[in-house]
Amino acid sequence: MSGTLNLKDASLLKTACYIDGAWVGKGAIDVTNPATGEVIAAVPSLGASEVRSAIDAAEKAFKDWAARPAKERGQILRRWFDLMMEHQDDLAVLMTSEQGKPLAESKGEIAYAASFLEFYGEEAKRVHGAIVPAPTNDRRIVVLKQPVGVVAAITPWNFPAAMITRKVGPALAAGCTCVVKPASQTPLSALALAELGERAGLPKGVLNIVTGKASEIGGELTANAKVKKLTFTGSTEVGKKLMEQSAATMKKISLELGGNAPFIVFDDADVDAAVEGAVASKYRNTGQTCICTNRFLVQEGVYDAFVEKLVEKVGALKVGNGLEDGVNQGPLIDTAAIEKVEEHVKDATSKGAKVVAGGKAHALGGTYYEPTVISGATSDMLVAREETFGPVAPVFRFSTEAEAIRLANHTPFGLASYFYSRDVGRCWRVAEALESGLVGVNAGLISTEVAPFGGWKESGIGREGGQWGIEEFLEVKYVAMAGL
Ligand SMILES: NC(=O)C1=CN([C@@H]2O[C@H](COP(=O)(O)OP(=O)(O)OC[C@H]3O[C@@H](n4cnc5c(N)ncnc54)[C@H](OP(=O)(O)O)[C@@H]3O)[C@@H](O)[C@H]2O)C=CC1
Ligand SMILES: O=C(O)CCCC(=O)O
Repeated sequence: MSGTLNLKDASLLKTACYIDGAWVGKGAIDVTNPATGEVIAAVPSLGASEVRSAIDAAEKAFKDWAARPAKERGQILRRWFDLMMEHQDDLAVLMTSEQGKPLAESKGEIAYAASFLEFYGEEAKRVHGAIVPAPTNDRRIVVLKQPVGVVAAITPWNFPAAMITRKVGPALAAGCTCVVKPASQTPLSALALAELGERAGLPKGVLNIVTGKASEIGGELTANAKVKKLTFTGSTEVGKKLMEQSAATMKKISLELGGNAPFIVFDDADVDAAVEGAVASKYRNTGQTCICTNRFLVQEGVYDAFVEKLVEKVGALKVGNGLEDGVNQGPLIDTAAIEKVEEHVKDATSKGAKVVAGGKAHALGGTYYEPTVISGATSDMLVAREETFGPVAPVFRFSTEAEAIRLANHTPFGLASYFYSRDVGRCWRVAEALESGLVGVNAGLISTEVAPFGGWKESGIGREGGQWGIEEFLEVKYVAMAGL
């Protein structure tokens, strides 16, 4: 298989699961390249009992791992970061082959994913407690921070590496151990990460990767009382279900769910800069990220200019197999994804919107879809309410700042928002008025390992990244030292 993928280090193509430091199970679930439809590998379909053994291994490894000095845990994470960067090219080929994103984006994601290991390797040393002034002189109030224990992580296919390291990096840095269930469509990146983690010196049981039927694995991970924390990125529907399932054992939870990101362009914006930000925010990963713009809200004075310039830029995007040179947009992940995109475009045009770029399946066939722009979008359309998760840019028109804010916030979701304006007063006002966890002001790409990432409203609970990300894996303990 690695022959087909032409990896420099063939041992990065792993097709077994990783439990307690051993590679277990045989190929049962096909992994398909969405660019070609070709099966590139098969991974095991583990059941509840194997997941239980992974949880047991993580629990057994927890005591020693948590007891290691933070500096030592940090050094292992740092070595893991170095190995990821050393193998960036191979990891990117694996990712593009199972996920479809252009190779340059995959390389970017590997560097982004590795940055969480680097950052949290350093942050491990900064898990500070506190000594609080006590109300009487005979005692001291001490606040300790300790790892929560075994962590279950369930991750999606759109960022096959970064969604794992963004969880596992801080969890391991804090002293927790992990059982990870990657998406069935993109398990190869996860398994390659485990191989590199082992080479970096992770002791057995500290990191475990299981693949198989989602409901069965998810059922065990949420029901098992040994798991103290669940961290999930994926659809809102599954996130809510996992939250419900985790209630019985009162697990700590972090959920990073769907969004419906608005991108507002005010009359005073630099329209060229806005168009550049729009393309980056909308068409990255073929529109399949939870922070991709879902709705462009453009003020009437620059509406026509924005649409015209956007159409021109979008027309220059090259669609194709992500492994080929110069490709900007790969295929969608699967047929269900392209069907959703088609439904949204059909619904919008049936309600009066006009397709001004793309608007149909791409001539390459399969799950390729043309980069699309729709003008005249209105709030009764599906594109206004639902996450399209595809390369479609619906452009809505508004007249006042108050109307833009109302439209932007008119959604149960609150993950990312973007806006372009050159008025500093407006920049502060609007940034503060938007109901979302992330706001890009004159910027369409804002993800970084040092900042908090997470949603308001139904977009989720908790934060990943920066100093906030590690808190999710720590318990706070108040120790009253009395009789002094
Ligand atoms: N917020 C985000 O970043 C993402 C949002 N989405 C949104 O969700 C839509 C559907 O995408 P989809 O991939 O189906 O997202 P899901 O939420 O279904 O998948 C995300 C992860 O959850 C797992 N999963 C699915 N069902 C269960 C379950 N019952 N118990 C435990 N784990 C489960 C999946 O496993 P398996 O792969 O084995 O099914 C995968 O590992 C997309 O079109 C998009 O709108 C999707 C991905 C990421
Ligand atoms: O789509 C997601 O689930 C993750 C967002 C990617 C990013 O961190 O930019």
